[in-house]
Amino acid sequence: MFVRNINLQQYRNYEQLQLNSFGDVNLLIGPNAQGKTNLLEAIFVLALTKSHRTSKDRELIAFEQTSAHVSATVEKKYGDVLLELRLSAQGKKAKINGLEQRKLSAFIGSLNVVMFAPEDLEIVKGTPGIRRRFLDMEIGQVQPSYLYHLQQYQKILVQRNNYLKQLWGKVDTQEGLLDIWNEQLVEHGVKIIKKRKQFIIKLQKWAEAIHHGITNGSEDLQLRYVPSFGEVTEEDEAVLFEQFMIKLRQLKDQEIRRGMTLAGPHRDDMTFYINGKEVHTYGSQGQQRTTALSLKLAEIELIKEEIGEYPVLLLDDVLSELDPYRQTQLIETFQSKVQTFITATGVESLNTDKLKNANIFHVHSGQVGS
Ligand SMILES: Nc1ncnc2c1ncn2[C@@H]1O[C@H](COP(=O)(O)OP(=O)(O)OP(=O)(O)O)[C@@H](O)[C@H]1O
Repeated sequence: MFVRNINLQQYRNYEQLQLNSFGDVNLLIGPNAQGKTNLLEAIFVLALTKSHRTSKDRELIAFEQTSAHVSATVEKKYGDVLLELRLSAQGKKAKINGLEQRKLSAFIGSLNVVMFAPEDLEIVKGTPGIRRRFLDMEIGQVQPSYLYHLQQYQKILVQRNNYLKQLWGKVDTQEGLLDIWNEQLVEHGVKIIKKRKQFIIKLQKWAEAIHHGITNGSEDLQLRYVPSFGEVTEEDEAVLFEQFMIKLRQLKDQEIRRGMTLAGPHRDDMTFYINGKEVHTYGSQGQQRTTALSLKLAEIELIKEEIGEYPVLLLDDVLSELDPYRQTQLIETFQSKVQTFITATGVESLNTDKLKNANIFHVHSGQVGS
């Protein structure tokens, strides 16, 4: 996959930007707060219709403006596609080759990206919610049906929680209604759990091999899915359905008391182990960083495996943070097969030998020059 050009209008600090000359490796260089990350973010938003930094779309629209527009031509295995996204207070409108998409899920996945940013360390160090967001974004990119089940699940979850709150202190005269919510929740929940489980197994395969390479074989990285209702050993949907239902029945009284759903994908987690020890708790800062890097590199390979094409790689402020060995390792991974966009405040901290064929763009106050 190759982003040929990009056009931004009223996006963050870009009033108007048209860039046409991207190459395989693109360095976006400039002082702090000039718009380097904003440009990477715009490519990310075009892929996922959401930012990696905020869930509030209005932050993406330039100050004092009411809408933003991002478009790009993406070269894919089967031809070029023109992707357009318009953001406004009324919502998002997405077009592929000029045709408006009724559902955003039909648009997501037209462009695939892997973003690696300093915040990604939080996937290893941070809260379960960050890991769930990571899983949702990554699985959603390669499997649009995942997003459908996730949306349905979240809608039902809100309604079920409201119902649980109403039940507090009352004798439940409508036992059957909670059962209906349970069935609907579990129906979509099972699909999510199954896809998460499969994704983590595939990601593990790549991450383990990559991590081995980065650490000269001294570290064995393992990823483990931690569903909220216990071990998922089965992928059979009927078995998972039953397992989830039993858990909800067991938790019923507690859920009514607390007015919330206490088991399901919204409480899942994922853990990382290096040589059998949990990285979150026992890993050094360096091991946590390397784990995050291995995950991201694994994602590149996983997307290639799933869709038959490499995604576009977005490296936000991370290359200069890596030691020379890891920088080389990362550059060698993408060089000559993955189109890459790299932001940095200067070229001094970069392995310029390895990047000598890169296209350089200078970013200053929402303007880009080569
Ligand atoms: N909605 C918006 N409208 C206009 N300007 C915005 C908006 N959101 C952010 N900005 C501006 O964008 C700039 C930050 O851009 P960006 O995050 O891309 O910086 P950067 O060049 O990547 O810097 P650093 O090297 O510090 O990461 C800030 O000046 C900020 O005020």
